[in-house]
Amino acid sequence: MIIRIINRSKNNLPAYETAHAAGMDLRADLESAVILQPMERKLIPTGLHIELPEGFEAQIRPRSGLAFKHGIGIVNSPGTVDADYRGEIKVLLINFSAEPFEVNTGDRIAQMIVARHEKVSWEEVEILNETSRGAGGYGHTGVG
Ligand SMILES: O=c1ccn([C@H]2C[C@H](O)[C@@H](COP(=O)(O)OP(=O)(O)OP(=O)(O)O)O2)c(=O)[nH]1
Ligand SMILES: [Mg+2]
Repeated sequence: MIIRIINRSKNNLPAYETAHAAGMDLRADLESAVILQPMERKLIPTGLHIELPEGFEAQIRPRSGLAFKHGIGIVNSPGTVDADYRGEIKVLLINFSAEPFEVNTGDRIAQMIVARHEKVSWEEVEILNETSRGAGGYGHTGVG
């Protein structure tokens, strides 16, 4: 599918890095380098604005390599970009490591997955259908 995008950054448009990648990497769009101290979080701009079709969302997810090598996560992961959002896409990075982490413009800081979603309406009732699980949850089936 084709999605309309405004790119106010100096980076190329997000792209799939391999043939069947689910996500496109998002790059930081910064005037100068940003340092994330241990346990610090910062909103990192991308310079991108998109026009998703109704019924679609974009999920902003962490990159595994940054998480593994540098302890970098996303506070609100997975972030949700609504189809009616026209503002700049930003990424709320957090440094879970014990070392400062530097983000430079052009760095690939997250990945974006465009996904279809349902839109539901409610049918309010008094009783729900029975299942063998019933109300069991939160480890009901054991943890081992
Ligand atoms: O990682 C993210 C998550 C969200 N957004 C933008 C797009 C999204 O449509 C909007 C609102 O996000 P969300 O609904 O998660 O936040 P909220 O706290 O509920 O804000 P709002 O009251 O504006 O819906 O912020 C981003 O740019 N990056
Ligand atoms: Mg919201």
